[in-house]
Amino acid sequence: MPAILESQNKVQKISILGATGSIGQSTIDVVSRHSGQFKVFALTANRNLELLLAQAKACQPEYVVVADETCYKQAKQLFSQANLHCEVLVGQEGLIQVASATDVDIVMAAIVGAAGLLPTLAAAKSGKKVLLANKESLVMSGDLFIQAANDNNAQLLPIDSEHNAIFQCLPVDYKYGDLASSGISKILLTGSGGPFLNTPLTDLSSVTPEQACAHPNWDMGKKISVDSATMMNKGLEFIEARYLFGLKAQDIEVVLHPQSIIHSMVQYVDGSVIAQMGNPDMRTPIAHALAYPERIESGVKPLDFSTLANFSFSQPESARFPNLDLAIQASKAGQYATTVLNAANEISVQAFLQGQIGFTQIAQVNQECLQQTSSHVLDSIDAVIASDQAARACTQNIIKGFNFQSIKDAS
Ligand SMILES: NC(=O)C1=CN([C@@H]2O[C@H](COP(=O)(O)OP(=O)(O)OC[C@H]3O[C@@H](n4cnc5c(N)ncnc54)[C@H](OP(=O)(O)O)[C@@H]3O)[C@@H](O)[C@H]2O)C=CC1
Ligand SMILES: CC(=O)[C@@H](O)[C@H](O)COP(=O)(O)O
Ligand SMILES: [Mn+2]
Repeated sequence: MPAILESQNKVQKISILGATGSIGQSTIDVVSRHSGQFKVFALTANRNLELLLAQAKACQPEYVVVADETCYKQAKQLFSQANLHCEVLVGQEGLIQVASATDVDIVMAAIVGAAGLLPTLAAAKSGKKVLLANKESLVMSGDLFIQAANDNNAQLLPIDSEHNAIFQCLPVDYKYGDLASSGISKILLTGSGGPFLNTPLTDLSSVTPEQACAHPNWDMGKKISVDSATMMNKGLEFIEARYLFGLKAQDIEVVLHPQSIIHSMVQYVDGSVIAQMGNPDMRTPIAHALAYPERIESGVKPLDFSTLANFSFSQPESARFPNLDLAIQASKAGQYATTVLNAANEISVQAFLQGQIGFTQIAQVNQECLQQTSSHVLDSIDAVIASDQAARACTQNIIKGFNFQSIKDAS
């Protein structure tokens, strides 16, 4: 058999980082539909050992990774009781090991937040096919990350639905950062506006975490759900798109599309607009990236145009979504600002979910942290991590100064 066909037929081994999360579970679903094509090498969780055990029973990985020594002891016991013989690894070292192991072909990077940076980068540095869901790693380390992927011939495929859509709408010979040669005039980044698109502005300060996490179209983890509600998610995606496709800030327009059927569009100079559409189900971009450049079945219901409601489009209001403007400003300011904003936002979203601050204070805290940070150069991953840590400490201090309880009591 010619070598090229042999390599196409080889079963590809995949490490799923963040397997117990929303993207991780959807990935396992798609991979399980194609067991002749993909084999799970490793599954990782933070602390959800019960789900990890169930997934390991179904996928029979060679490795699992858990948060720390306590989880390690519990996992060892659970796995041996279940007669599962996979090796249990721990923490960042374990994550990096399964992301860069020689046997691994594909890494699904689906840990949430900055915790995903080093394992995702390790996959890129090891020249893997990297399926990138963890947008925060690009937001923090954009140029360094893209450079590492290029230097090591890693194949970076976007999982974020908008970026996967843009990737599908770009010409196959698109040259990084060169819109003009492909006759592209603009990238239209769509966003739903989240659960509070039509909520009176005066009610936003008292919305609850439960309401903020109830996304109208997508079933996602809590952090990204809150980000969708503040539109910080679209801000992070604006930054992610710039690094993934080499775009200038003015190349991107954010368009509200509350139905989440169009996942983003590319506008060409001749007036054509190419859109990627589908039901809002992450198994589509996951299947697309897993099999790229081929197509495989994903389990997603086909779009039924006879039942689709109207499509609508509008511009996001700054007063409703201050986090979106903050992220665009940070993107223009540079890598230090996007790293600081990402860290501040992780802390402020967590504080909101824990009832320490109100919904509208998320953006206030983020803005305050950016204002307290002076411009600095991030020319190494160590510098990125130091900047992330400093911004987290700064944000914690800002939150201590807020008195949310008195605001709640007064209302
Ligand atoms: N959900 C979606 O539809 C989309 C998600 N994304 C991006 O994908 C990523 C994952 O999102 P989502 O699946 O929704 O998130 P979830 O919160 O559902 O899942 C997060 C996963 O990461 C693990 N995890 C959390 N903290 C750590 C840590 N400190 N170290 C190691 N592992 C950790 C969790 O483990 P445990 O379960 O044990 O806590 C879980 O497996 C995010 O970056 C998000 O922005 C992008 C587009 C769409
Ligand atoms: C599924 C996905 O990619 C999410 O990032 C989604 O985009 C969230 O919806 P919003 O458009 O409301 O941010
Ligand atoms: Mn998205």
